[in-house]
Formats: sequence, structure tokens, C-alpha cells
Amino acid sequence: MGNSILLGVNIDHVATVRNARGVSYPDPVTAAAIAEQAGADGITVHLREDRRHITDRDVEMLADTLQTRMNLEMAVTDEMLAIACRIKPTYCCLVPEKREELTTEGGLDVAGQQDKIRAAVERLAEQGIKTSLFIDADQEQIDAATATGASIVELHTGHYAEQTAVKEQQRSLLMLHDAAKYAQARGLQVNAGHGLHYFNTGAVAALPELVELNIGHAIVARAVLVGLDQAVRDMKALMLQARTSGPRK
Ligand SMILES: CC(=O)[C@@H](O)[C@H](O)COP(=O)(O)O
Ligand SMILES: NCC(=O)COP(=O)(O)O
Repeated sequence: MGNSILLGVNIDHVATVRNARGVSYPDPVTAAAIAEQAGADGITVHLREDRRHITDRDVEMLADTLQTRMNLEMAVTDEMLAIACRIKPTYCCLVPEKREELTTEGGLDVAGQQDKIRAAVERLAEQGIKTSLFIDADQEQIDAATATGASIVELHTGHYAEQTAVKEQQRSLLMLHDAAKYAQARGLQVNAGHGLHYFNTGAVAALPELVELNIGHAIVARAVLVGLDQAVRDMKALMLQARTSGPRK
């Protein structure tokens, strides 16, 4: 891949803000268009089984409007596979899911359910969808991923991102790098993501084997702060304009 690296922008948490009030804004579909115009190479959405953020409507509208490509993250269930086969995203990223978790804890255990994952990869491939497996930086999981016929792995960077001590973070980074080299040597495209933010992404982006990083929460969080100044100005201007125009008849 040389010196280039792709960014998939995960817009789940635009939907989190919307769903907190049960309203229609901010719309993740609009957010995806803005992200694409700003240079995102793809849009990632995680259609969780509990629909806590992205909804079926969002996925359907994105499928009609995206100019880049959709990376649909989902659990390996019949319901999700049926949705993916209908929507036909460019990529499906199979992830582990626990209803009660705050966020995705750990990678998919591909080694422990190889037949089930292989069947899912085949079902998606029949519809022209490439499968990515969201796994920990672990050789056993990479070997199992290779055996399923998946062409991509996404290394879970959550463990690296959680480390606060420099030494521990460097150890996690080394594990990510070793795993990336191991997976690339087995012909897999290697992506990475989860918990990456403006202070910890640089070291991961520097790993030459990585093709794409998927980043969401930190980008949406930053957008709130860098956009707040304009948002307050817009509301203030609207209010002053209303006062100038007087009561509506
Ligand atoms: C699999 C993954 O890393 C993302 O989809 C992330 O999990 C999205 O955020 P939540 O975990 O908060 O749903
Ligand atoms: N697969 C990781 C992803 O899509 C983004 O995760 P996060 O940046 O929201 O933690």
C-alpha cells in the first residue's frame, strides 16, 4: 500500500445523539455526505442488534446515497446476514456483540466458530460482498480468519487505546504490528480500528501493513467541539433576526 492509508469514518455516534432525543437530527446520512466531502474513503456503520444507534432506515438510505463505499459492521446472525444480502454493502465487517456491553469488547472468536464464520463469508460472497473479520491481534485468530476465506481482517485496537502507561501502549502497538505483518504475509488485507483518537492514531497509522483505519467516536466527539462556536452563532443570529422582524402574524 506504500505511503497511503485510507480512513473509514464511523458515523454511529451521530445516530447516538439523535436517538437520545428520539428526533430526526443530527441525521447520520447527512453526516456521511459531509465526511465524504471532507475526504473519508468510506463510511462505516454498526447495525447493532438492539439498534441503539444506527437503524435499518439509516442503512437503507446510506446504501442509496453513499458516494464512496459502505462497511457494514454486524453480528453473525441470520437476521443481520439477511439484511446485508439485501443491502449489498461493499464490505461487511463481522463483529462480536453483547447486548449489555458499553462498546465492542474484544475481537470476534473466529477460531472457536470457524464453520459458522466460513458459512457467513460464503453467503456474503454469493452477493458480491467482501467480508472483513474484526479480530484481536492474535495469530490463532488470523490463521482461522484465513481458513474462512475472508479477504480482510480488522485488528481491534481497543486494547492498545486503553493503555495509559507508555510501556504498555508500546507493547500493544508491537502486538498490533506483529499481527499486521503475520496477516499480510497470509494474503489478507489488514485494517484496524476501535478507540483511536487524535493522540493515539499516529503511531497506528505509521504501521505500513495497514490499509485502512476505521475511526468514529473520536471524530464525532471532536466535531461537537469544533462545530460548537458556529452552532451558537447560528442560533444567536436566528434569534436576533426574529426580534428584528417582530412577532409573526
Ligand atoms: C465494532 C466497532 O468497533 C464499532 O462498531 C464500535 O463498536 C461502534 O461503537 P459502539 O461500540 O459504541 O456501538
Ligand atoms: N471498527 C471500529 C470502528 O468502526 C470505529 O470505532 P470507534 O472509533 O467508534 O471506537
